[in-house]
Amino acid sequence: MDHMLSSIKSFHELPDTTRMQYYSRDTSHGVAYYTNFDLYKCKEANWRDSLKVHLGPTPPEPEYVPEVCKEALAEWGGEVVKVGEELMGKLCEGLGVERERSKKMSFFDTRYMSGHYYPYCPQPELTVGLKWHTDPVVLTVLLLNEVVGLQVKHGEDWIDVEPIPGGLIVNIGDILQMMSNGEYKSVEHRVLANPYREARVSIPIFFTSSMTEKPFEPLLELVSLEKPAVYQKFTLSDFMRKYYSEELRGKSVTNTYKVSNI
Ligand SMILES: O=C(O)CCC(=O)C(=O)O
Ligand SMILES: [Fe+2]
Repeated sequence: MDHMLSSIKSFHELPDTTRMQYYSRDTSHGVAYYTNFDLYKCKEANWRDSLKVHLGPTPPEPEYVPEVCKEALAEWGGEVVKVGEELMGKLCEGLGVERERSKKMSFFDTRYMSGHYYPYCPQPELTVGLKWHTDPVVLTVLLLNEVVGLQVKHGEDWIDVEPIPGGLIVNIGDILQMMSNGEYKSVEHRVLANPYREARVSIPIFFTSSMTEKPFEPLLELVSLEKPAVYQKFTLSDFMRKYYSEELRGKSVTNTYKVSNI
């Protein structure tokens, strides 16, 4: 874990010219160094840079992965698959759904990493590290360094998430909220602009489906006369198109699939 955090930090502290070789506004495949995806639509820019690497099902071409984090990423990427599968199994169990269901339906077969770097912000009250959002995926496994900044929404309040050394944060994403017919709720969260001299590093690994055109709907085991489907059929490509065409905010995209909106 420490190796992964320090290697992502090292990437972001490389000279600008080296990092900029990876810069791309298209983060849909391979390796991309980027900042706000919604830069041209949002009111405030995130005080953050990020390195995105698509890890699977097709691994990235090794020559495109920055040398400083190649080894750590190969190691962590492998470990995190085991963590994700174990978690997904438990979450299925929690729903009373067969453990293998996520595999059979391929809604959990792809993953990508964002290696975020939140540098010191001299006027943190004027912007944010990362805006209020939910993750547009099934599940996120998040590794954090010791610098605080992540907050989750609880009712009307924002609660600080204290990093625990050796611990991981797990977020339920929007896709799991819809597949579970609303039994699991995706978590609304944000990151404050970093007021500390020490850079904040966070490394989410996002698990989702590679089946972008397959129609998904709440698992049939979870739909009954007493609890009809809360969400309509959706495809991941439609969901992602909506998600990325809006300014990042709360649960606005999930709500568009609610049956009551038909
Ligand atoms: O930096 C963090 O702690 C959270 C990052 C995050 O929420 C995201 O990348 O979706
Ligand atoms: Fe997030």
